[in-house]
Amino acid sequence: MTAPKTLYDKIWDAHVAHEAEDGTCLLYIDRHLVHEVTSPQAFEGLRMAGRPVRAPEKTIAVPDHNVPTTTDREQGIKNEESRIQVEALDKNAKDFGINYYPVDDIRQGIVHIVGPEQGWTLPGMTVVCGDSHTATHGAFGALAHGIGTSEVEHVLATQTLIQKKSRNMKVEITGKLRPGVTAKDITLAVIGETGTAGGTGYVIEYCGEAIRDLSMEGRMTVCNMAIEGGARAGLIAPDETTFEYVKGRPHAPKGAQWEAALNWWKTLYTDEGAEFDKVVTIRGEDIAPVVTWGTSPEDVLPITDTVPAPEDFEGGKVDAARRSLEYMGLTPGTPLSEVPIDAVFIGSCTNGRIEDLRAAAEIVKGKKIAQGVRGMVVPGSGLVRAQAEEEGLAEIFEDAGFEWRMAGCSMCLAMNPDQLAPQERCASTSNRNFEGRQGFKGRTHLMSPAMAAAAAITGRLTDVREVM
Ligand SMILES: CC(C)[C@H](C(=O)O)[C@@H](O)C(=O)O
Ligand code: SF4
Repeated sequence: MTAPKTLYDKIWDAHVAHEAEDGTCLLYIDRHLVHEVTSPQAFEGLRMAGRPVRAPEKTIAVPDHNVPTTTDREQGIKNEESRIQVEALDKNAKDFGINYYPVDDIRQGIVHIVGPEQGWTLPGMTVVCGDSHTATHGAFGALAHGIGTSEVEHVLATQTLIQKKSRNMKVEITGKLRPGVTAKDITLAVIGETGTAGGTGYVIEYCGEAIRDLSMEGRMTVCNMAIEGGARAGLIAPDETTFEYVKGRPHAPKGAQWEAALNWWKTLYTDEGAEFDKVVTIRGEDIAPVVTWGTSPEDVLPITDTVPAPEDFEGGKVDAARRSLEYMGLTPGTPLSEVPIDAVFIGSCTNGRIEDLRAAAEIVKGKKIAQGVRGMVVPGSGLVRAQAEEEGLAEIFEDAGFEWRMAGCSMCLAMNPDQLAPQERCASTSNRNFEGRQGFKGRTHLMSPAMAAAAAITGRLTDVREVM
């Protein structure tokens, strides 16, 4: 009898092309996603060596970080560096014959939204991209993680990656979630519990009833932030929810190939008795709607709490908290729900999918953004945008006073014109609240789409249950 394996073990074993004595492996890569920021030097390396892309049919490129989200996608570009990156991707995609969604294609969007949407991301695959939030694709039961630019070149040239295996970690969310609690609250609560280094050296498998109950989009939100918890990747075993989502997508297998794929996908779960090196268990009913108060994703608290004091922490965290609070302009003891905001950003690869926009629109419907607050809704892809328009969500947002934008990374990070002004405070559905992340000296509070929508209406951080 073979030893019981985890889901991660199974996908890993299925992709090892060669194993060296010290355990270093050459892994076969099924999908290589590419964006404009981390790929120019990689393509340049190939060009200089006179090498082609080894598997152009498995390589998918889309510009997302630098592209303006106003309708003027050409003139609005932030600076020369941004323009060069986008133009380089255009040229490289053509020269090397890879799959490409240029900025004027309705399928363009954030790479981690486009991959699943187009059916490139499938269970059991290895998926890489020169981008840390590649973890998102783990929601399908794919081993998906970010790589550096030299690795991008290696994968382009060989369709393989040199890797050492990580350890297995299990994060179980048991039972049901309470009203107002979403996938974003789960993933933030997990990081609150484990810290941003808790997953270092591990691949996390998320499981438990609360995870099973999530839609594919919710599962993507959870896995998206595995990297913020320090993990190499996050995974969720595929099930009927996964298969139903994948079926019929443009690049999903069809006919007999679909049946064959399905047979394999159904074997992708952690065997009974398989051992994890680390286990974290959280009760779903203990998770509240949360917001971040500091400049690290682990600085997270239920919205019903107050701003903490540095003395509430231990060791090195005391100084970090002091610095965070100063940067964020927050006074300890202030109820979080009394912190006024200036801006709201709904979008990103964490929460820029159609269900996220539906959840936000549900709260916003028939109401107006608070005076003095500016709000922006940025769909994760052109197709999400079209769907939202068809469903009347765009109208709800616009009637409320939100700007309705084109697809891209937008204000998730300050690489394009969508930015915070210094000291501006933003309720954001993105995944990083680092200093200056959304603009020089800008202040970011991470939360779910429903919570961000609620904040837009009241003009302060708000418990979504107040407005539900
Ligand atoms: C620009 C890119 C390399 C970066 C990443 O790796 O994640 C970005 O997407 C981010 O979210 O910070
Ligand atoms: S949306 Fe944000 S987190 Fe996602 S890829 Fe773009 S910049 Fe990175």
